[in-house]
Amino acid sequence: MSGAVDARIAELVARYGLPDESTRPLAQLLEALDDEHAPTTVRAPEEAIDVHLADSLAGLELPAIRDARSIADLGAGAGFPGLPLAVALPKARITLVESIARKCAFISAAARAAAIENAEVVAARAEEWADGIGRNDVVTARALAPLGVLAEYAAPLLREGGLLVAWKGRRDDDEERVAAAAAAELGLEIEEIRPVAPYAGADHRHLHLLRKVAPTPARFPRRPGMARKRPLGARVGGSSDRPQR
Ligand SMILES: C[S@@+](CC[C@H](N)C(=O)[O-])C[C@H]1O[C@@H](n2cnc3c(N)ncnc32)[C@H](O)[C@@H]1O
Repeated sequence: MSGAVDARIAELVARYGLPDESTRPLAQLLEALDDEHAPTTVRAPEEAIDVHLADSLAGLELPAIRDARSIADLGAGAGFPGLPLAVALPKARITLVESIARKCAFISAAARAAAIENAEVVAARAEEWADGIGRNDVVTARALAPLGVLAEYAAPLLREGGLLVAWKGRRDDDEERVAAAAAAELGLEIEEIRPVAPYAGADHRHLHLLRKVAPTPARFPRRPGMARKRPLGARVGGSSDRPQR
């Protein structure tokens, strides 16, 4: 790991007031990503430190994430934002839900390499994870789906009072309008759309916070794939949820 990357990890540890012991597992996550088989296009530590680690740790700006005891990260891919949050929040249990088995194997191996003990991987679609229903304080998702679809994945999995936190890019009126309509059907309410600046150049990053304010109707989750095929809230707007670079 280069000195610049080490310095950047130290900056993040200081910025979020993490214990010194979190430095090593964060570096080990970057080492795990620096492999041609890692299921992400951003592998070089000099880039991944921002695009994956800093962006994931932006969630720590939210008291609801800092205080959560159970977090489900849907569509975790190579493990983001779930694995860095597991390092930062040792008292929380993080479940990374990912539908592709090869990616689940990568997440498990990366968690082992970084000696992360409070994360588990569920190889399933979010809509099929029956054990997670009503059990999570927070659901996170980055680069998974339009906001309305995320709301439908997350609502059944949240406890009442729980929070969906969606990492999104530039704001999109259509997407937000559809999401608001979907949320109303699901027992969710849009609480806040918070601009964040996890690293220089991440100019349009927003965290969308949707609170579960009422029980989700029993007809959810719908069959796998339906949330995308027949989205709630009528028209689906554009999605600007890609990790920023
Ligand atoms: C673009 S990747 C984003 C990965 C990661 N969250 C990130 O930001 O780096 C989206 C991931 O979601 C997974 N996925 C798609 N639909 C899913 C679903 N319904 N349930 C669980 N995982 C899903 C895909 O296999 C893929 O790994």
